[in-house]
Amino acid sequence: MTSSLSHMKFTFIGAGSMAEAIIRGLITKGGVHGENIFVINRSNRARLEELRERYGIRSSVNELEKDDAIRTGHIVVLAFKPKDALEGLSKIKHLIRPEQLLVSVIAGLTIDTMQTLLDAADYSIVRTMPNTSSTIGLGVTGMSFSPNVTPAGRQLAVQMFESAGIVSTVEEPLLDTITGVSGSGPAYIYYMMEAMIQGGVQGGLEPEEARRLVVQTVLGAASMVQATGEDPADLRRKVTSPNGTTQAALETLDRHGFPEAVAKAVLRAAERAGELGAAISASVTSQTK
Ligand SMILES: NC(=O)C1=CN([C@@H]2O[C@H](COP(=O)(O)OP(=O)(O)OC[C@H]3O[C@@H](n4cnc5c(N)ncnc54)[C@H](O)[C@@H]3O)[C@@H](O)[C@H]2O)C=CC1
Ligand SMILES: O=C(O)[C@@H]1CCC=N1
Repeated sequence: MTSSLSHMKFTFIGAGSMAEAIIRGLITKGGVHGENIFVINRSNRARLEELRERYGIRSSVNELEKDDAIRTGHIVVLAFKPKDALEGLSKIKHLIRPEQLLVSVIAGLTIDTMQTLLDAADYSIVRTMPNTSSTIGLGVTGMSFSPNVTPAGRQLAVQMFESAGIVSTVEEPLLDTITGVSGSGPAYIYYMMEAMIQGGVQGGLEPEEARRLVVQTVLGAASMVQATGEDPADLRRKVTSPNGTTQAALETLDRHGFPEAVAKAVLRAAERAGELGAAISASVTSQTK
């Protein structure tokens, strides 16, 4: 499976945390050699140097070499922020070819808008929504394809992100929901962890000890759901003794609207992904008028 990935040349445009998470997966699990990964960043040479030292990737600040890497990469990964999409795609449209696989991790940016920005509908575009847990191989990536991505292209894209965790292939509109669930999701869990640590410290624990207990509690809870296959609701009930401590805690969470707040947060993130996409689409429309 990994042999085909290992024969590919990758060009990353944007050298942020998401690019690094994917690169690490490709190298540690995907069998890809750092020599086959070229990374471009708009600024910040130190960041490129850091990635080069860490993963043995290639990079350059020379414009001709960067253009050549975009032209010759089998898989070109768009890993910049939504606000940079208009400029970023306009700059590469004369360099890329329909045979290349274009993989975007940009939140909200639709396949349709990418095709408009590239002035062609025949590019093979993979729109993805990964998350930062890809850094340690425990990522979740939502994925959709433009109609002309070949079965081989689809397989490569799935392999690419499976080297960093699990992949869920969906119809494109659902990618915004996946953004709300798993793209932004790690932040909700970290927020919960921060609050649990704070509670422990308020109750007298040393911060380091509170952190250690919370990390293991979250790890254990997620692993229990995975290992037993039971519903989170059933596992929750097993912790909750009638009139016990957990019931008292959950009642407090309910009084503060916890379940509704979390579900609303997921949907608001999904809605925000749509807004980010719409803003790019609107700026494209106003530019082409
Ligand atoms: N951070 C996260 O948890 C996730 C982020 N994403 C998406 O990943 C994308 C990147 O996010 P991060 O890595 O967090 O951002 P980041 O800000 O850490 O990195 C983006 C990098 O791209 C560079 N850049 C911008 N325009 C460029 C251009 N035209 N050419 C070359 N380099 C350019 C910037 O200088 C910056 O170093 C975003 O679109 C975001 O929506 C997707 C899933 C999860
Ligand atoms: O906050 C964001 O916009 C990005 C997309 C999903 C996670 N981080």
